[in-house]
Amino acid sequence: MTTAAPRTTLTVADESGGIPAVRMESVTKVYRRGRGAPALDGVSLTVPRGVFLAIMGRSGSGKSTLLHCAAGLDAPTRGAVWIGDTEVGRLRESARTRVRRERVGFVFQAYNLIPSLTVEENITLPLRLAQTPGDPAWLTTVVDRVGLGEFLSRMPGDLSGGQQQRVAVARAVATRPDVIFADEPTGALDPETGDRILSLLGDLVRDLGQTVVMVTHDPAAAARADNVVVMAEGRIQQIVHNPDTVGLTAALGGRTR
Ligand SMILES: Nc1ncnc2c1ncn2[C@@H]1O[C@H](COP(=O)(O)OP(=O)(O)OP(=O)(O)O)[C@@H](O)[C@H]1O
Repeated sequence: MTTAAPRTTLTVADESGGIPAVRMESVTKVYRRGRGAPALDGVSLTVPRGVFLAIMGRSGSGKSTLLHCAAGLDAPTRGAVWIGDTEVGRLRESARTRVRRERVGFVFQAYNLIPSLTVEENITLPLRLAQTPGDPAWLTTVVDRVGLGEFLSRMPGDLSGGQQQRVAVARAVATRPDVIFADEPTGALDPETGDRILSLLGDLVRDLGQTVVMVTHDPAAAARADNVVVMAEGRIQQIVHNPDTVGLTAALGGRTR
């Protein structure tokens, strides 16, 4: 495990030399002008394609705000965000919605599946919203990889939590997005089931070239990532490469929440 000196900029080496999956440039977010410190304070972050990045930090350190700004769910007060080659802040709301639908995947702690749709309909929902048939070969690969082949006609309510989260992961990658944002994806699962979800996210990155940015409080979950950004008071406090659980717990001063 190696750590870099405190700074607000993370640029993970991009061996492909291509356009990063996500780029944030000096992003500041102030929720209530003139009252209190900014939730994000001049954060610059470049996430190349094919990287599994975790974001940790105590409660209130700015993790969710970073995720929301990076995903185009929330607009920064200052600074710029690119998803692939598109600067999202320059888009009108309708175009920004389209970028989110087609080029960003989301996985949440609470799965957020639609109970009245089958597993297959849930997985392909982003394609229907984007009014595109998608790539059938890619969908077959994804369904196979998450191990859901036999569940496609089932309803989410008939599945275990781990199975539902696998559906959510498949839905997040259905459009072959530039980046998948995962917010505490194992928070509602027992450790063993959570571990399988983390393995799945790792496989998507290593075998299928996807990019994952995951917020977590769990050092063991973050240790599955290639790099960990540790947030404190709206800034990147530390960057940990090749993380391990013990080192991450120490980096957080023994407090992970
Ligand atoms: N919608 C909002 N309106 C006002 N302040 C907000 C809002 N969302 C977050 N904040 C504030 O911004 C700061 C960062 O919050 P954020 O939710 O990004 O932290 P976090 O690290 O994700 O916390 P947690 O681990 O508890 O989810 C906090 O001080 C929080 O109170």
